[in-house]
Amino acid sequence: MGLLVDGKWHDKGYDTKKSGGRFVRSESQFRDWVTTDGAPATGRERGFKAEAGRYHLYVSLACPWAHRTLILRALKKLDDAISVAVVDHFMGESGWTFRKRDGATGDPLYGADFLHQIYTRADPAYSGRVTVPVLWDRQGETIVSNESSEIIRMLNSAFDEWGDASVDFYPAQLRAEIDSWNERVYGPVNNGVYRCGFATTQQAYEEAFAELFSTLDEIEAHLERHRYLVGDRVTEADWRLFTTLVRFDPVYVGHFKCNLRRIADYPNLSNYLRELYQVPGIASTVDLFHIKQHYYGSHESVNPTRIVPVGPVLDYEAPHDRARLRAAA
Ligand SMILES: N[C@@H](CCC(=O)N[C@@H](CS)C(=O)NCC(=O)O)C(=O)O
Repeated sequence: MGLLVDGKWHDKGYDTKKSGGRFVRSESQFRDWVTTDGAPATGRERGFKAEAGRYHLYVSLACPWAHRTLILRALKKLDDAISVAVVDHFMGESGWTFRKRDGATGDPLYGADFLHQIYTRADPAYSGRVTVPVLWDRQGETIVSNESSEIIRMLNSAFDEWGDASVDFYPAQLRAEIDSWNERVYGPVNNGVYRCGFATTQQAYEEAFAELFSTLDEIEAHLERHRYLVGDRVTEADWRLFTTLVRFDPVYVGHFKCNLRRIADYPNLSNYLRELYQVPGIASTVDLFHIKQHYYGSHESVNPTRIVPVGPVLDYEAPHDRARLRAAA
Protein backbone atom coordinates (compact mmCIF):
# COMPACT_ATOMS: atom_id res chain seq x y z
CA MET A 1 0.00 0.00 0.00
CA GLY A 2 1.39 3.43 -0.80
CA LEU A 3 0.84 6.80 -2.39
CA LEU A 4 2.28 9.31 -4.85
CA VAL A 5 4.07 12.44 -3.66
CA ASP A 6 4.84 14.90 -6.46
CA GLY A 7 4.52 12.06 -8.92
CA LYS A 8 6.88 9.70 -7.03
CA TRP A 9 5.65 6.46 -5.50
CA HIS A 10 6.16 5.90 -1.75
CA ASP A 11 5.28 2.65 0.01
CA LYS A 12 3.37 4.00 2.99
CA GLY A 13 0.19 2.80 4.75
CA TYR A 14 -2.57 4.88 6.31
CA ASP A 15 -1.40 7.17 9.10
CA THR A 16 -3.81 6.99 12.03
CA LYS A 17 -1.52 8.67 14.58
CA LYS A 18 -2.92 12.17 14.14
CA SER A 19 -6.53 11.01 14.44
CA GLY A 20 -6.49 9.00 17.68
CA GLY A 21 -6.27 5.69 15.85
CA ARG A 22 -9.17 6.53 13.58
CA PHE A 23 -9.09 5.72 9.88
CA VAL A 24 -9.80 8.88 7.87
CA ARG A 25 -10.44 8.39 4.15
CA SER A 26 -8.81 10.92 1.80
CA GLU A 27 -10.96 12.97 -0.58
CA SER A 28 -10.85 11.90 -4.22
CA GLN A 29 -9.00 14.51 -6.30
CA PHE A 30 -10.14 14.03 -9.91
CA ARG A 31 -13.66 15.42 -9.90
CA ASP A 32 -14.65 16.25 -13.47
CA TRP A 33 -17.82 15.04 -15.16
CA VAL A 34 -18.79 13.47 -18.46
CA THR A 35 -21.88 15.29 -19.74
CA THR A 36 -24.12 14.74 -22.76
CA ASP A 37 -23.06 18.02 -24.41
CA GLY A 38 -19.48 18.08 -23.13
CA ALA A 39 -19.98 21.28 -21.13
CA PRO A 40 -17.97 21.43 -17.89
CA ALA A 41 -20.01 20.68 -14.78
CA THR A 42 -20.79 23.62 -12.47
CA GLY A 43 -17.60 24.99 -10.96
CA ARG A 44 -15.32 22.82 -13.12
CA GLU A 45 -13.06 23.91 -15.96
CA ARG A 46 -12.63 20.73 -17.98
CA GLY A 47 -15.56 19.36 -20.00
CA PHE A 48 -15.91 15.79 -21.26
CA LYS A 49 -18.50 14.81 -23.86
CA ALA A 50 -20.24 11.46 -23.58
CA GLU A 51 -19.27 9.24 -26.51
CA ALA A 52 -19.25 5.49 -27.05
CA GLY A 53 -15.76 3.98 -26.99
CA ARG A 54 -14.08 7.05 -25.52
CA TYR A 55 -14.10 6.20 -21.80
CA HIS A 56 -12.52 3.36 -19.88
CA LEU A 57 -12.90 2.16 -16.30
CA TYR A 58 -10.01 0.87 -14.22
CA VAL A 59 -11.48 -1.26 -11.43
CA SER A 60 -10.69 -3.86 -8.83
CA LEU A 61 -13.26 -6.65 -8.47
CA ALA A 62 -12.48 -6.64 -4.75
CA CYS A 63 -13.27 -3.00 -4.14
CA PRO A 64 -16.77 -1.98 -3.03
CA TRP A 65 -16.40 1.52 -4.50
CA ALA A 66 -15.30 0.22 -7.90
CA HIS A 67 -18.03 -2.40 -7.71
CA ARG A 68 -20.66 0.36 -7.80
CA THR A 69 -19.41 1.45 -11.21
CA LEU A 70 -19.48 -2.11 -12.58
CA ILE A 71 -23.07 -2.45 -11.40
CA LEU A 72 -24.23 0.77 -13.07
CA ARG A 73 -22.35 -0.16 -16.26
CA ALA A 74 -24.07 -3.56 -16.32
CA LEU A 75 -27.57 -2.34 -15.49
CA LYS A 76 -27.42 0.58 -17.92
CA LYS A 77 -26.17 -1.87 -20.59
CA LEU A 78 -23.02 0.13 -21.26
CA ASP A 79 -20.70 -2.84 -21.75
CA ASP A 80 -20.06 -1.95 -25.38
CA ALA A 81 -19.80 1.80 -24.80
CA ILE A 82 -17.38 1.79 -21.85
CA SER A 83 -14.45 -0.62 -21.61
CA VAL A 84 -13.04 -2.03 -18.36
CA ALA A 85 -9.65 -3.13 -17.07
CA VAL A 86 -9.38 -5.20 -13.90
CA VAL A 87 -6.35 -4.87 -11.62
CA ASP A 88 -4.81 -7.80 -9.75
CA HIS A 89 -6.43 -8.65 -6.41
CA PHE A 90 -3.21 -8.21 -4.45
CA MET A 91 -2.39 -4.65 -3.38
CA GLY A 92 1.13 -4.64 -1.94
CA GLU A 93 4.12 -2.32 -1.79
CA SER A 94 3.51 -1.06 -5.34
CA GLY A 95 -0.21 -0.52 -4.80
CA TRP A 96 -2.63 -1.86 -7.41
CA THR A 97 -0.83 -3.71 -10.21
CA PHE A 98 -1.70 -4.97 -13.68
CA ARG A 99 -0.41 -8.48 -13.05
CA LYS A 100 -2.54 -10.79 -15.22
CA ARG A 101 -4.00 -13.75 -13.38
CA ASP A 102 -7.33 -14.95 -11.97
CA GLY A 103 -9.36 -12.80 -14.37
CA ALA A 104 -7.31 -9.61 -14.03
CA THR A 105 -6.92 -8.08 -17.49
CA GLY A 106 -3.66 -6.14 -17.35
CA ASP A 107 -3.67 -2.62 -18.79
CA PRO A 108 -5.00 -2.85 -22.34
CA LEU A 109 -4.44 0.85 -23.07
CA TYR A 110 -0.77 1.40 -22.22
CA GLY A 111 0.59 -1.92 -20.98
CA ALA A 112 1.39 -0.27 -17.63
CA ASP A 113 2.58 -2.40 -14.71
CA PHE A 114 1.07 -0.31 -11.92
CA LEU A 115 -2.05 1.81 -11.50
CA HIS A 116 0.09 4.67 -10.19
CA GLN A 117 1.50 4.99 -13.73
CA ILE A 118 -1.99 5.79 -14.95
CA TYR A 119 -2.28 8.54 -12.33
CA THR A 120 1.07 10.09 -13.30
CA ARG A 121 0.14 9.88 -16.98
CA ALA A 122 -2.84 12.10 -16.11
CA ASP A 123 -0.84 14.35 -13.80
CA PRO A 124 2.94 13.89 -13.58
CA ALA A 125 3.01 15.84 -10.29
CA TYR A 126 0.05 14.05 -8.62
CA SER A 127 0.22 13.72 -4.84
CA GLY A 128 -2.24 11.45 -3.10
CA ARG A 129 -3.57 7.94 -2.89
CA VAL A 130 -3.90 5.81 -6.00
CA THR A 131 -7.37 4.36 -5.83
CA VAL A 132 -9.88 2.50 -7.95
CA PRO A 133 -12.23 3.16 -9.63
CA VAL A 134 -10.75 5.47 -12.26
CA LEU A 135 -12.77 6.81 -15.19
CA TRP A 136 -10.24 7.37 -17.97
CA ASP A 137 -10.65 9.48 -21.11
CA ARG A 138 -8.81 7.81 -24.01
CA GLN A 139 -9.06 10.95 -26.12
CA GLY A 140 -7.59 13.43 -23.64
CA GLU A 141 -5.45 10.68 -22.03
CA THR A 142 -6.45 11.81 -18.60
CA ILE A 143 -8.48 10.86 -15.55
CA VAL A 144 -11.97 12.34 -15.59
CA SER A 145 -12.87 11.15 -12.11
CA ASN A 146 -11.69 8.81 -9.37
CA GLU A 147 -14.79 9.28 -7.21
CA SER A 148 -17.19 6.36 -7.48
CA SER A 149 -20.24 8.23 -6.19
CA GLU A 150 -19.89 10.68 -9.09
CA ILE A 151 -18.91 8.14 -11.73
CA ILE A 152 -22.13 6.21 -11.09
CA ARG A 153 -24.17 9.37 -11.62
CA MET A 154 -22.46 9.88 -14.99
CA LEU A 155 -23.12 6.27 -16.00
CA ASN A 156 -26.73 6.63 -14.90
CA SER A 157 -27.55 9.59 -17.10
CA ALA A 158 -24.84 10.80 -19.51
CA PHE A 159 -24.62 7.74 -21.78
CA ASP A 160 -28.30 7.06 -22.47
CA GLU A 161 -27.77 7.36 -26.22
CA TRP A 162 -25.85 4.04 -26.11
CA GLY A 163 -27.27 2.42 -22.98
CA ASP A 164 -30.66 1.62 -21.50
CA ALA A 165 -32.38 4.98 -21.09
CA SER A 166 -35.45 3.32 -19.57
CA VAL A 167 -33.78 2.63 -16.22
CA ASP A 168 -32.92 5.50 -13.89
CA PHE A 169 -31.33 4.86 -10.50
CA TYR A 170 -31.41 8.51 -9.44
CA PRO A 171 -34.85 9.76 -10.51
CA ALA A 172 -35.53 13.46 -9.93
CA GLN A 173 -38.49 12.93 -7.60
CA LEU A 174 -36.52 10.62 -5.27
CA ARG A 175 -33.21 12.49 -5.18
CA ALA A 176 -33.61 14.10 -1.76
CA GLU A 177 -34.48 10.75 -0.17
CA ILE A 178 -31.69 8.93 -2.00
CA ASP A 179 -29.16 11.56 -0.92
CA SER A 180 -30.33 11.28 2.66
CA TRP A 181 -29.97 7.46 2.71
CA ASN A 182 -26.57 7.72 1.04
CA GLU A 183 -25.46 10.04 3.81
CA ARG A 184 -26.80 7.72 6.53
CA VAL A 185 -25.13 4.68 4.99
CA TYR A 186 -21.77 6.11 3.85
CA GLY A 187 -20.09 7.01 7.17
CA PRO A 188 -21.34 4.25 9.46
CA VAL A 189 -21.63 1.38 6.94
CA ASN A 190 -19.75 1.77 3.61
CA ASN A 191 -16.83 3.52 5.24
CA GLY A 192 -17.71 2.21 8.71
CA VAL A 193 -16.43 -1.30 8.03
CA TYR A 194 -13.06 0.25 7.08
CA ARG A 195 -13.17 2.45 10.19
CA CYS A 196 -13.55 -0.74 12.24
CA GLY A 197 -10.90 -2.68 10.36
CA PHE A 198 -8.23 -0.01 10.07
CA ALA A 199 -8.67 1.46 13.57
CA THR A 200 -5.47 1.30 15.58
CA THR A 201 -6.91 2.05 19.01
CA GLN A 202 -9.60 0.14 20.91
CA GLN A 203 -11.66 3.29 21.31
CA ALA A 204 -11.62 4.17 17.61
CA TYR A 205 -12.66 0.61 16.76
CA GLU A 206 -15.49 0.55 19.30
CA GLU A 207 -16.85 3.92 18.13
CA ALA A 208 -16.99 2.73 14.53
CA PHE A 209 -18.40 -0.65 15.59
CA ALA A 210 -21.26 0.92 17.57
CA GLU A 211 -22.22 3.23 14.70
CA LEU A 212 -22.04 0.41 12.17
CA PHE A 213 -24.37 -1.93 14.02
CA SER A 214 -26.82 0.73 15.17
CA THR A 215 -27.19 1.78 11.53
CA LEU A 216 -27.57 -1.81 10.33
CA ASP A 217 -30.27 -2.27 13.00
CA GLU A 218 -32.08 0.82 11.66
CA ILE A 219 -31.88 -0.43 8.09
CA GLU A 220 -33.13 -3.85 9.21
CA ALA A 221 -36.17 -2.17 10.80
CA HIS A 222 -36.81 -0.06 7.67
CA LEU A 223 -36.64 -3.15 5.45
CA GLU A 224 -39.29 -4.87 7.54
CA ARG A 225 -41.89 -2.63 5.91
CA HIS A 226 -40.16 -1.34 2.78
CA ARG A 227 -38.85 -3.47 -0.02
CA TYR A 228 -36.06 -1.01 -0.89
CA LEU A 229 -34.40 1.93 0.82
CA VAL A 230 -36.32 4.50 -1.22
CA GLY A 231 -39.73 4.13 -2.85
CA ASP A 232 -40.92 0.98 -4.58
CA ARG A 233 -37.93 0.44 -6.84
CA VAL A 234 -34.21 -0.21 -6.68
CA THR A 235 -32.24 3.03 -6.65
CA GLU A 236 -28.64 4.09 -6.41
CA ALA A 237 -28.99 4.03 -2.61
CA ASP A 238 -29.61 0.26 -2.70
CA TRP A 239 -26.62 -0.43 -4.95
CA ARG A 240 -24.35 1.63 -2.72
CA LEU A 241 -25.45 -0.44 0.28
CA PHE A 242 -25.31 -3.71 -1.65
CA THR A 243 -21.57 -3.61 -2.36
CA THR A 244 -20.85 -3.45 1.38
CA LEU A 245 -23.46 -6.09 2.32
CA VAL A 246 -22.19 -8.65 -0.19
CA ARG A 247 -18.66 -8.40 1.30
CA PHE A 248 -19.84 -8.37 4.91
CA ASP A 249 -20.10 -12.04 5.89
CA PRO A 250 -17.17 -13.31 3.80
CA VAL A 251 -14.75 -10.52 4.78
CA TYR A 252 -15.83 -7.73 7.12
CA VAL A 253 -17.09 -9.99 9.94
CA GLY A 254 -13.70 -11.66 10.31
CA HIS A 255 -11.04 -9.48 8.72
CA PHE A 256 -12.42 -6.11 9.90
CA LYS A 257 -13.81 -7.48 13.22
CA CYS A 258 -17.39 -6.40 12.39
CA ASN A 259 -18.68 -9.38 14.30
CA LEU A 260 -21.64 -8.37 16.46
CA ARG A 261 -23.90 -10.00 13.90
CA ARG A 262 -23.56 -11.36 10.39
CA ILE A 263 -25.86 -10.17 7.60
CA ALA A 264 -27.16 -13.75 7.62
CA ASP A 265 -28.45 -13.08 11.16
CA TYR A 266 -30.64 -10.19 9.99
CA PRO A 267 -33.75 -11.64 8.31
CA ASN A 268 -34.60 -8.53 6.28
CA LEU A 269 -31.10 -7.47 5.30
CA SER A 270 -30.18 -10.98 4.23
CA ASN A 271 -33.31 -11.42 2.09
CA TYR A 272 -32.82 -7.92 0.62
CA LEU A 273 -29.19 -8.75 -0.17
CA ARG A 274 -30.28 -11.93 -1.96
CA GLU A 275 -32.93 -10.07 -3.96
CA LEU A 276 -30.36 -7.53 -5.17
CA TYR A 277 -27.80 -10.24 -5.89
CA GLN A 278 -30.37 -12.04 -8.04
CA VAL A 279 -31.19 -9.01 -10.21
CA PRO A 280 -30.15 -10.04 -13.74
CA GLY A 281 -26.61 -8.86 -14.52
CA ILE A 282 -25.51 -8.48 -10.89
CA ALA A 283 -24.12 -11.88 -9.89
CA SER A 284 -21.47 -11.67 -12.60
CA THR A 285 -20.18 -8.41 -11.09
CA VAL A 286 -19.54 -10.15 -7.74
CA ASP A 287 -16.21 -11.96 -7.55
CA LEU A 288 -15.88 -13.50 -4.11
CA PHE A 289 -12.48 -14.95 -4.96
CA HIS A 290 -11.01 -11.50 -5.69
CA ILE A 291 -12.81 -10.08 -2.67
CA LYS A 292 -11.43 -12.60 -0.17
CA GLN A 293 -7.96 -12.77 -1.69
CA HIS A 294 -7.62 -9.01 -1.76
CA TYR A 295 -8.61 -8.14 1.78
CA TYR A 296 -7.07 -11.06 3.64
CA GLY A 297 -4.03 -11.14 1.37
CA SER A 298 -3.21 -7.44 1.08
CA HIS A 299 -3.68 -5.88 4.51
CA GLU A 300 -0.57 -7.10 6.25
CA SER A 301 -1.13 -4.90 9.31
CA VAL A 302 -4.54 -6.52 9.85
CA ASN A 303 -3.70 -10.10 8.80
CA PRO A 304 0.08 -10.65 8.91
CA THR A 305 -0.08 -14.32 7.91
CA ARG A 306 -2.20 -13.42 4.84
CA ILE A 307 -4.10 -16.67 5.33
CA VAL A 308 -7.46 -16.51 3.55
CA PRO A 309 -10.25 -18.24 5.47
CA VAL A 310 -11.97 -21.07 3.61
CA GLY A 311 -15.52 -20.27 4.79
CA PRO A 312 -18.16 -19.15 5.27
CA VAL A 313 -20.81 -20.94 3.22
CA LEU A 314 -22.87 -18.27 1.46
CA ASP A 315 -26.34 -18.60 -0.03
CA TYR A 316 -26.84 -15.52 -2.22
CA GLU A 317 -28.64 -17.64 -4.83
CA ALA A 318 -31.19 -18.99 -2.33
CA PRO A 319 -34.80 -17.78 -2.63
CA HIS A 320 -35.73 -14.50 -0.92
CA ASP A 321 -39.01 -13.37 0.60
CA ARG A 322 -39.06 -9.75 -0.54
CA ALA A 323 -42.07 -10.09 -2.87
CA ARG A 324 -44.20 -10.05 0.29
CA LEU A 325 -43.62 -6.26 0.34
CA ARG A 326 -44.74 -5.59 -3.23
CA ALA A 327 -47.89 -3.69 -2.26
CA ALA A 328 -46.50 -2.03 0.81
CA ALA A 329 -43.97 0.36 -0.69
N1 LIG B 1 -13.82 7.73 -2.41
C1 LIG B 1 -13.26 6.77 -3.33
C2 LIG B 1 -12.63 5.63 -2.56
C3 LIG B 1 -11.96 4.61 -3.45
C4 LIG B 1 -11.01 3.70 -2.64
O1 LIG B 1 -10.61 4.02 -1.52
N2 LIG B 1 -10.63 2.54 -3.22
C5 LIG B 1 -9.73 1.63 -2.56
C6 LIG B 1 -10.01 0.19 -2.89
S1 LIG B 1 -11.41 -0.47 -2.09
C7 LIG B 1 -8.32 1.87 -3.03
O2 LIG B 1 -8.06 1.89 -4.22
N3 LIG B 1 -7.39 2.04 -2.08
C8 LIG B 1 -5.99 2.23 -2.34
C9 LIG B 1 -5.37 3.14 -1.34
O3 LIG B 1 -6.07 3.74 -0.52
O4 LIG B 1 -4.14 3.27 -1.37
C10 LIG B 1 -14.39 6.30 -4.22
O5 LIG B 1 -15.50 6.07 -3.72
O6 LIG B 1 -14.17 6.16 -5.42
